[in-house]
Amino acid sequence: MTSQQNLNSLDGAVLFIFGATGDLAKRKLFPAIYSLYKEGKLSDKFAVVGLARRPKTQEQFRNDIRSSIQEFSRYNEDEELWTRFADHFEYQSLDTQTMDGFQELNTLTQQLESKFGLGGNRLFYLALAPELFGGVAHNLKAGGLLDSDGWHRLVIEKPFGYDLKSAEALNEKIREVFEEEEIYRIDHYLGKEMVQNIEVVRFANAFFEPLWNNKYIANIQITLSETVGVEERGGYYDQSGALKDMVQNHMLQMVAMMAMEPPSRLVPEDIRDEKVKVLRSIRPYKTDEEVREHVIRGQYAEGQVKDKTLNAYRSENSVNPASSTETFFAAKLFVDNFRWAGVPFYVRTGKRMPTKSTEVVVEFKNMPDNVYFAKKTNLQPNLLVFRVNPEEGIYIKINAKRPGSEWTIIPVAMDFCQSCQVGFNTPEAYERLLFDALRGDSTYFTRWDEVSNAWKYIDHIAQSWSKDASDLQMYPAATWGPDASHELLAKDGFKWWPVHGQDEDDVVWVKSLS
Ligand SMILES: NC(=O)C1=CN([C@@H]2O[C@H](COP(=O)(O)OP(=O)(O)OC[C@H]3O[C@@H](n4cnc5c(N)ncnc54)[C@H](OP(=O)(O)O)[C@@H]3O)[C@@H](O)[C@H]2O)C=CC1
Ligand SMILES: O=C1O[C@H](COP(=O)(O)O)[C@@H](O)[C@H](O)[C@H]1O
Repeated sequence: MTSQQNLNSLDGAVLFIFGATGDLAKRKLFPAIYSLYKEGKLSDKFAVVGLARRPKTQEQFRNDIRSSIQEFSRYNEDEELWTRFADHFEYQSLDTQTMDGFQELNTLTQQLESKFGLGGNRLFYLALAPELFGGVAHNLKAGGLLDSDGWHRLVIEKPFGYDLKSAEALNEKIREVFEEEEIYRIDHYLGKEMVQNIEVVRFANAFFEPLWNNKYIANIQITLSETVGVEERGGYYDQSGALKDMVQNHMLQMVAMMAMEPPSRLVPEDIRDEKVKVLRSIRPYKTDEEVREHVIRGQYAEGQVKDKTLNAYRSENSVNPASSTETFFAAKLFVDNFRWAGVPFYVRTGKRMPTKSTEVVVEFKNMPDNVYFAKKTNLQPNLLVFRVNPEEGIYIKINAKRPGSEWTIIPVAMDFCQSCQVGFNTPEAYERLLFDALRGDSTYFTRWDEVSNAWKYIDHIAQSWSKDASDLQMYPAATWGPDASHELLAKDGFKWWPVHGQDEDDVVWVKSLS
């Protein structure tokens, strides 16, 4: 049975969470499973097996899950629901590096399948360090876990390798066991409501799609700013940096969603085909000079928020005190195809910025300046803004006459604030993606050719950076990164548009689209 045959139906399955004692399982996966159960999307036909090395009794494991739900779920606790829910969970201590335990796991799985009336569908979620992925895949096969009648799917977390070569090696190892259509590579940004909404807004609106090209669009800007530093993940982050942690995956996926052609059908492979064409068309930087001209890297130094002092990156736990790892990245990139020729895409992401925000801004070209309005007033460009995070919504900035004045033109905003209307309690990205994986919908997971093409773009930058770090620029924590990031746009006559919550623009909030 293929994954696709099961699209949209949940036939019941066993979920295996490898890394069940880890941070991701605690903060995201268990609350996501709970939400799906609470909303009736899972019914009672499921079982979850948590796996990690440390020993735990079933009671301890269930208590841990309960604490995770109490702390991180978007739903309040419900005693009666919890009791039924908890009955679906089992824990087994197992080291993925050895075969010991995998046959025992198979026996436990068969017992659970019989207890819950499940037909052999198995979803293996690897919330583990990537170097363990290949070994798990092989041990699952050797342990007989792939011999059941139903479907088998492997969900893997990022990072998928640390460059193209390592990603290829990892992919080959996994492909020895799983078919490409059985592999679900998570990019949690693709599970976000407003990222999924990009294609709907683009392709379902007559007043956007005809303008969606280099004739009308001046530039596209994607900002993904975080207020946090590296927290407890200094060891991982110091090896990775913003380029590999955020740009290789989330940022390039958002570029692909903005730039892709309309898919011929709304099916996973057609959508992914269009995204991969974009990733393949991103112009590589051919020389070190080109990298320096188009890419800015920064690292946060000590900074101040009100009366609180924020540590410099180099003073964070598990970070090399002489580290040249970038915590800020900004770049100008081009998608070299017919639609986008000449349109710069500016992307930036950073830790320890003043605001947590993800926004995608489409800046339209100015009206011809021989029009008499433009002669009298300084017209602002039209903007279409996708607010991805934390507020969700769409915002359009247009020019209009100031009421009561003769020829004063002011920017006005039409704001559709989705989170104001449906609240912030919309499904989390992990809920959507877990549900999609269970029903065999791979649309919002990354296919191997997307991952490999993304690495090609990243590798050029990483290789150039590895030769010489003298372009790394420090910025005080809680600021918008090095000045060079502003100059990158200023050279082209543009500026970063403020994100929501940054200095309020001179926009008049005249109308809500709701
Ligand atoms: N945390 C996050 O917010 C995010 C995480 N990710 C990715 O998710 C994955 C997991 O991250 P995270 O939860 O933070 O990591 P943690 O370090 O918190 O957890 C790792 C888990 O792996 C288990 N583990 C380690 N070695 C073995 C082994 N040999 N056999 C069995 N289990 C093992 C650990 O349990 P034990 O020690 O008991 O064996 C633990 O449960 C990583 O790939 C990470 O990059 C991606 C995006 C966000
Ligand atoms: O994948 C990652 O994403 C988070 C940011 O995700 P968000 O949903 O909170 O915007 C980032 O903090 C982390 O470093 C990175 O690994």
